Amino acid sequence: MDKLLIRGGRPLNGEVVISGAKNAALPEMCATLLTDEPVTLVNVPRLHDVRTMRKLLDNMGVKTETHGERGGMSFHAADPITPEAPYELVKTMRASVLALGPLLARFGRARVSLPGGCAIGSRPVDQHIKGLQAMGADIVVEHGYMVASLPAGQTRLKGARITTDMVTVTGTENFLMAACLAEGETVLENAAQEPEITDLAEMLIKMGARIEGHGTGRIRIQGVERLHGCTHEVVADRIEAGTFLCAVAATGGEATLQHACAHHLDAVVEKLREAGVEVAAIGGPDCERGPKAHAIHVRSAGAAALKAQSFRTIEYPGFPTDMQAQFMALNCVASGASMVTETIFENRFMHVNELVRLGAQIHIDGRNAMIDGGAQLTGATVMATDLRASASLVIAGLVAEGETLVDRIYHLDRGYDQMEEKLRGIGADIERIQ
Ligand SMILES: CC(=O)N[C@H]1[C@@H](OP(=O)(O)OP(=O)(O)OC[C@H]2O[C@@H](n3ccc(=O)[nH]c3=O)[C@H](O)[C@@H]2O)O[C@H](CO)[C@@H](O)[C@@H]1O
Ligand SMILES: C=C(OP(=O)(O)O)C(=O)O
Repeated sequence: MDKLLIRGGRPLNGEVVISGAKNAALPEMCATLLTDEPVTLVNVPRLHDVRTMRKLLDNMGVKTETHGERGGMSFHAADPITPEAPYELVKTMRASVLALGPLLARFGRARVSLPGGCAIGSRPVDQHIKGLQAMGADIVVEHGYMVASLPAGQTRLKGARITTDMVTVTGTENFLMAACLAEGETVLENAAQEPEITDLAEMLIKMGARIEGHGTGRIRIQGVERLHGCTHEVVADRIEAGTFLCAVAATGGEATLQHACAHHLDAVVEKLREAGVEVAAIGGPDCERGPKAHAIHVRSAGAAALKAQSFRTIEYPGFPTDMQAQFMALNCVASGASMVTETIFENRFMHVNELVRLGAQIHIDGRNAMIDGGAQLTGATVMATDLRASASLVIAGLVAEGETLVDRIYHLDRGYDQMEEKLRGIGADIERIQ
């Protein structure tokens, strides 16, 4: 099993190219199921979840192909397609639930395994099921599978008003994709507003979908009879960018993150600035001109010069839960006390015990973690427990004196595109070992 060996204590300086977002690429790969015409995605990140999703689509009969330097991947979901997502391919990846909406919308039936258990919380899919039922689907859960079909004589889902009990990112994406081919209007109330949802909606519009209000809490979709192919560029990964911002902030140094959009990270950037990190957006306040036109410049005098920041995770545009662990690593070494509150997932403090093994001072009380900053971290062997927990251990290892060995980095490989190469490129002493 691969591990990362880090020799800490070096500042990070230079340039990093941020990849396409995992959480946009995965739903967009599923959206290719909505048409029998070829679809091309560019800027697809090279990571394990993308390979798993590709296998899942291949297994259904979609013809997939990679091409070009810039993460080009094409998909052709021509008939016959088997509308099924088996457990073996679904167990490691939550996003496989995103096959349900498109399969049901195009083929009128689907059999999708419930996603496997995950370290950060129970993560039920009740809202996905309830919303698709409101659109007229019959869905039963049997033998670990969601088995969905349309009532006899019905060939399309029906538009509906869907109000979810909580804001759900993949739930919103499933309804959005399903509604594109449904009969009539669908209104999604309490919709998620993440940039990845906006990016998916923009792709669907290129495919002929009629969508309004994406990026707000109410999305309206007028269903159409068929969608066509398109070429779409995956939006930059704001969580990868945020992870590098925290790494440079903690170690000290100066870096430019190419293809990153500061606006998508407003809540994190604000906290970094309050901590004393210099962060500047290059290329304008929005991403209208495409990822190439954007970059983020970061400069930090190192953790000792920074002030730890309290924050609460919340839905976009609030502070992302996917940045909680990485910012906590920074708070451990910055000066002063801070409190981190996790409101999205009930079990997303798994990194705490491992950070403590490196010398961090953290106390958990329910959904709050109290951190005494200014810790002098020292290297140790630590175990990654989930994707962002792994990233927080890498950041801590980059600061710690001596050697840190991060075990079980298959979690990291799920969602980061060549993280250690990118870190090495800006001066980190980090290597992958068996
Ligand atoms: C592939 C992808 O895009 N993953 C992201 C997505 O996950 P994901 O879409 O799975 O997360 P959700 O937004 O759905 O989850 C938010 C909360 O709602 C709960 N819930 C959700 C659906 C449901 O049917 N029932 C239910 O109870 C969840 O357990 C959680 O407590 O958004 C999360 C929150 O920003 C991010 O951490 C993940 O990186
Ligand atoms: C929790 C995450 O991903 P997933 O929903 O794919 O598990 C994440 O990206 O931090």
